[in-house]
Amino acid sequence: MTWDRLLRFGSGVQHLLRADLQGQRPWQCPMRKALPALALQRWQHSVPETLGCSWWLHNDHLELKYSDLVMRLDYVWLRDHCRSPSCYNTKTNQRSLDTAQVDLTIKPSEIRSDKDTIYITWPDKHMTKYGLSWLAKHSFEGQKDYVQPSVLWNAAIYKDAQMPYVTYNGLMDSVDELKKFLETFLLYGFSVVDEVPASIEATEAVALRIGIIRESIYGRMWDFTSDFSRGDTAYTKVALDRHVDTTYFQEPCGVQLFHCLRHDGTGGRTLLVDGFNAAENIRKENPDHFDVLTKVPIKHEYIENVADYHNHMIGVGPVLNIYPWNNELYMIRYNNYDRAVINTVPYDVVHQWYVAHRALTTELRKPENEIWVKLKPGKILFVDNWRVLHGREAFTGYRRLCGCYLTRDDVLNTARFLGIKV
Ligand SMILES: C[N+](C)(C)CCCC[C@H](N)C(=O)O
Ligand SMILES: O=C(O)CCC(=O)C(=O)O
Ligand SMILES: [Fe+2]
Repeated sequence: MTWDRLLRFGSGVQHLLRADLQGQRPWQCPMRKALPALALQRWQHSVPETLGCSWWLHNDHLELKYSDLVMRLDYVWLRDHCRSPSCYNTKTNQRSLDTAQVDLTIKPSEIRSDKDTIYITWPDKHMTKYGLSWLAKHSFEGQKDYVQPSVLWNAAIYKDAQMPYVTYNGLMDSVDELKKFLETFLLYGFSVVDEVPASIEATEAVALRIGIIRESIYGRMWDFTSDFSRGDTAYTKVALDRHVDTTYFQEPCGVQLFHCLRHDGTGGRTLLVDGFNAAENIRKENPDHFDVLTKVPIKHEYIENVADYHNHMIGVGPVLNIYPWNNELYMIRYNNYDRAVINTVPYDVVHQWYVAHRALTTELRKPENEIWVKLKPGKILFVDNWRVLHGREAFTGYRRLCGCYLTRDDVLNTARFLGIKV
């Protein structure tokens, strides 16, 4: 790239730089000819070098070295993220700049830096200032390797972990306990609140301490027995294999709470399996299967015509959902009961999908990946419905379960308010 040049002049604590111009761009650098040829192809350093940054002005981006990080920053990006008062409202944390007004071929006309800051002057003389550590934190290169911390578990890891459980009073009265609860929940994908009064009201109060209830076709707070009042096997006594709920919503519910208010009978234990642990094992052992499960869109469906309930819900998405920038797994959509007709891909892909789905199912069904717990009055189980699968053993007798779904955004909002990075 012939544009990969620099012209440097000045020295001392701050360096001033003007980019070399080849005439193809609508900006001018009148000093160009006066500058020494020596300065070409040099990194620009702030002084002293070890503390500050160095940069290289390429044709189409700024390459910036700071600490050990090499960032490549697009010029429109640099203009768009300007935090000056005319571009960004720091009271509302909203952009005021109209990005559509930025010339897509924009380039800095001047750059200088000191120990902590880089100053960019644009052709219209507007100046943008970035803290170098702000750039390091917000650039693609500074972000891409970050994944949400989590403890992927199987039965043995869970046993050793000695997860801290919080009590109802602790959670309701102490912000530290609330934080401890959320940290545990975010690390493991499930958590328990103990010593809760065995009522819907207390369950709701706990839910509201954590987030906002997601009302759905099942209501706000739900409370059910095996009376088949709804068109779903959850409302019976049969065993339910591991699954996540509401795969037939375009955005499956983020969090689910279970509180067993009463059970007079046998069986009915709850099964938990870490879907991310299983998926990561597939990624390690057979990346092709993992890839298929992240790519093939699968429909799930809920069709109900029972009594006055008439519902038809459809949600579409791959079984494994990953962020495209770092391949981090963020959601598993796995429910073999509610999976709809596969008609989104041709037969050969269908077959690859079945093979991959079998591998994942085999992993999810390994006894060493299962935790079995008995829900009891007083214990609320919180499950991350984007990560941890639940199931249930068949049961006899009267069993009453209450709970609700929570909107994921609002649980994360509570966590962020408490200083948890998520
Ligand atoms: C939890 N609650 C009883 C309200 C609903 C159960 C929904 C069950 C459905 N098969 C699914 O997996 O989404
Ligand atoms: O009955 C249970 O323990 C859970 C049933 C179930 O999977 C659900 O309600 O989502
Ligand atoms: Fe369920």
